[in-house]
Amino acid sequence: MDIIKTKIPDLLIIKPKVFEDERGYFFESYNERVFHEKGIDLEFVQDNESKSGYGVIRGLHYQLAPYSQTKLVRVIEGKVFDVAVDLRQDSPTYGQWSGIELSAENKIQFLVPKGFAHGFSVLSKSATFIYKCDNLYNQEAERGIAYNDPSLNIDWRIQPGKEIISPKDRVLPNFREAEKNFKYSK
Ligand SMILES: Cc1cn([C@H]2C[C@H](O)[C@@H](COP(=O)(O)OP(=O)(O)O[C@H]3O[C@H](C)C(=O)[C@H](O)[C@H]3O)O2)c(=O)[nH]c1=O
Repeated sequence: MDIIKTKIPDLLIIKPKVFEDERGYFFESYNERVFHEKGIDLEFVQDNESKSGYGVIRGLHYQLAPYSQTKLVRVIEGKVFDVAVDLRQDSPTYGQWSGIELSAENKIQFLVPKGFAHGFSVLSKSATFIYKCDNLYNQEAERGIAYNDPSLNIDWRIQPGKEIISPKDRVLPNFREAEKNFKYSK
């Protein structure tokens, strides 16, 4: 497993070791000991899965402390553009975002720590997105930031007019309006 740092501290790209043979492929999508050996100690308590069609943008979402979640995300069908926004007010990259293409083909994972807003756009005809969380879902603690916040200026790589956004996500506040929420448990 290779870990690649991004410009944002603690936001990591993980490339698993894939074993291919005439039958197909095998890889460990998560191994507690291997993560520990790389200095990453997490206790995942919930796995999620969502499937979406082309143009869907889910996010940007986060949960308030003490319910904030670290997410280990990946794609098992199709391709997405995955984005994490740094909400950690003591971070040198506060307010910055980083994005990466995750696909069933590249098998890349994104480790999105507590203190980040997270979202993704679906670039393929459909995409199945799965992820591990180290804190349980807490609806009352759910918050979000507008996917199209001009201060973030995220290019979701979707043909203009083809974006599919949930009613809940359509009314999310911009980063500056949401700022008062940004407390996270380390
Ligand atoms: C997240 C979640 C949702 N739900 C229920 C609540 C709704 O009735 C339904 C759909 O939820 P929602 O529209 O919030 O799903 P997404 O838009 O995919 O939300 C996710 O979007 C971005 C990408 C994230 O990073 C978060 O994990 C999560 O917020 O599932 C649950 O029962 N448990 C859960 O953990």
